[in-house]
Amino acid sequence: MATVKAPITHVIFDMDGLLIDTEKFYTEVQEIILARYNKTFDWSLKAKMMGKKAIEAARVFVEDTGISDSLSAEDFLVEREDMLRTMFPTCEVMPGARRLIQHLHATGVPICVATGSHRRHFDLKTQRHGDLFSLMHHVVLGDDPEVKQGKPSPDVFLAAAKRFEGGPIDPSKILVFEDAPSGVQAAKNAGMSVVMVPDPRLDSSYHKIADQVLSSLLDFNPSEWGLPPLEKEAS
Ligand SMILES: O=P(O)(O)OC[C@H](O)CO
Ligand SMILES: [Mg+2]
Repeated sequence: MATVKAPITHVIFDMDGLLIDTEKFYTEVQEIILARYNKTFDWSLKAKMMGKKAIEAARVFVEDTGISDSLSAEDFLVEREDMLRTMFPTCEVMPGARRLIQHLHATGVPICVATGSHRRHFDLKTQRHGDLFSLMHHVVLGDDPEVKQGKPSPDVFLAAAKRFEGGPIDPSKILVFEDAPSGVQAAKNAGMSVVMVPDPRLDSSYHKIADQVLSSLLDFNPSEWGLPPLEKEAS
């Protein structure tokens, strides 16, 4: 029998870019705003922003691009909001997310979401996916009072570990799924194992600290982590 990487009992999912394809909307809006300043948005900046709380990502955006004298982080958030508000409800579930969530739920593995997104955005993004998110034991949002700092701080994952039945759960028994460098770092800072499912455009130097890197959730093999195996015929 193959060795188990870590004996996992609980699973925490990131949301944006991992369960739902919302990261492309942030990218699009940021490209539009930067074009006004004759600047281009690239993946090295994207890598620093993704996964963070809105205001923390906004500060990185205006400072790194050198536009902070013309546009404050707060005004940037106001400006992008009109576009995001119409985009978020159209988002799709990422490949393999539905199968994995349904499998873990059906086999009794406690699952939850830990996201940098605040409540208003969470509601817009999950509008059409209530069936899936209702399978989560709980959801911890970026504007939760217990989340003092966004990822890469471990706050959101530690709050998520506390809220499982019988919590706090030992971090070494928790597997986190993440797409963002800040999120992978946050999970490691919380003492958890982490599977990274990065966008292929993200520099591979960000893969190093993840325990496993997959190109899609479809490639995840629960048995490697001591979790109930997938049915072969499941799709
Ligand atoms: O990737 P998440 O779910 O932590 O979301 C964080 C931001 O809202 C988007 O990068
Ligand atoms: Mg994410």
